[in-house]
Amino acid sequence: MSDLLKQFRDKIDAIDAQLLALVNERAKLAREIGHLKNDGVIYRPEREAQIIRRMQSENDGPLSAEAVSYIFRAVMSNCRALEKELAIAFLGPLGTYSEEAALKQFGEGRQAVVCASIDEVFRTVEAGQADYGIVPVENSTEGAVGITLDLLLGSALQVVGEVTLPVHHCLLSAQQDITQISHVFGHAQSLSQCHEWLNKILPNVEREAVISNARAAQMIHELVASQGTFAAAIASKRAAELFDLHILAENIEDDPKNTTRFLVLGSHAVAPSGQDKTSLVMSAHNKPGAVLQLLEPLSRHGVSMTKLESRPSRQNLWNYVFFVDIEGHQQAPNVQAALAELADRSTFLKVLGSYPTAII
Ligand SMILES: O=C(O)C(=O)C[C@]1(C(=O)O)C=C[C@@H](O)C=C1
Repeated sequence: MSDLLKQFRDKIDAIDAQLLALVNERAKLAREIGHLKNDGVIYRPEREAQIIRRMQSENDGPLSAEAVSYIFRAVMSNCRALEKELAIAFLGPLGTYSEEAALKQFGEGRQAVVCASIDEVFRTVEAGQADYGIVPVENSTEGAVGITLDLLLGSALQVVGEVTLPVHHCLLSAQQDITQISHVFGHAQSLSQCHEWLNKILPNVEREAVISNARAAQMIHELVASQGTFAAAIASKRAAELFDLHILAENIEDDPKNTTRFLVLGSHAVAPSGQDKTSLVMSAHNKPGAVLQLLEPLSRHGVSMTKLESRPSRQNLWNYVFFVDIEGHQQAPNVQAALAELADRSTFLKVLGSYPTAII
């Protein structure tokens, strides 16, 4: 070993010893904080968001903002687990993008509660069988996830966070040769996010929608074990590892910026973090111009709208509800004033929750 290499490694060893002592000191403090939380609410998304934002803004590199976020999330996840190991429900099987979103938000220091459907994620958290749930709500290519919006309307759960996840699809198979593929399984949204690629590379291959991408990968794994298969799945790299499949192609999504937004569901309100969003659902009177008039207080109170999505109300034919995301926390005076006026003008208004805006 060269002298210089040894010198650098000795320095790294000394730094690691300091890091270890410091993270353990931090962990002890977090454990003490846990004892002070009389209300039993261990997870404080606003505080975690503040810490990551501060670390990112103080970061001089060479680590990227994303790396800093990853490291501090891992530290906090493990500190939090000393206070309580949270149970997090998400759409399974393991290897779904929902699981990736759960890992991004909560780190490894959590217990996974794998659910068979988005509906089950809601029910599991509502029944107290999980502390929090993660559900997809919209995709940059495919738009809203209708089932999530419909379930939010009727649920008493609150939105306590959002996670944005760049979604990069792979083509996975037990076969090594892409020309042998005769069938492709994937979630309906993923099949359509990759349809141009599929039209070009696998034009004559049959496509079949299944409940999730990870389920598609699991099916290939099961088919291989029972009878062998020339089928492939559209799923994540993580699913390839979990189900022991070859990656035949990467980044096959038609839009390289393809991103899915997930909501974190819980049963407690979240305090302001300084950079927050509020999600609401409401309905307007069924007359011309009603929606425009309904939303007017937002601009008057300087509240920006980041999303407006309409869904059939399911109560009366051609009646719609509107899902609206606005910037700011519901405790902020301008948001409070705007919400009070919206409540007066709408036939129905429900605040789904205020939460820290997603961090990369
Ligand atoms: O500040 C707290 O409330 C803590 O419990 C500490 C801590 C952390 O590790 O920094 C851990 C969990 C919470 O979600 C927020 C922050």
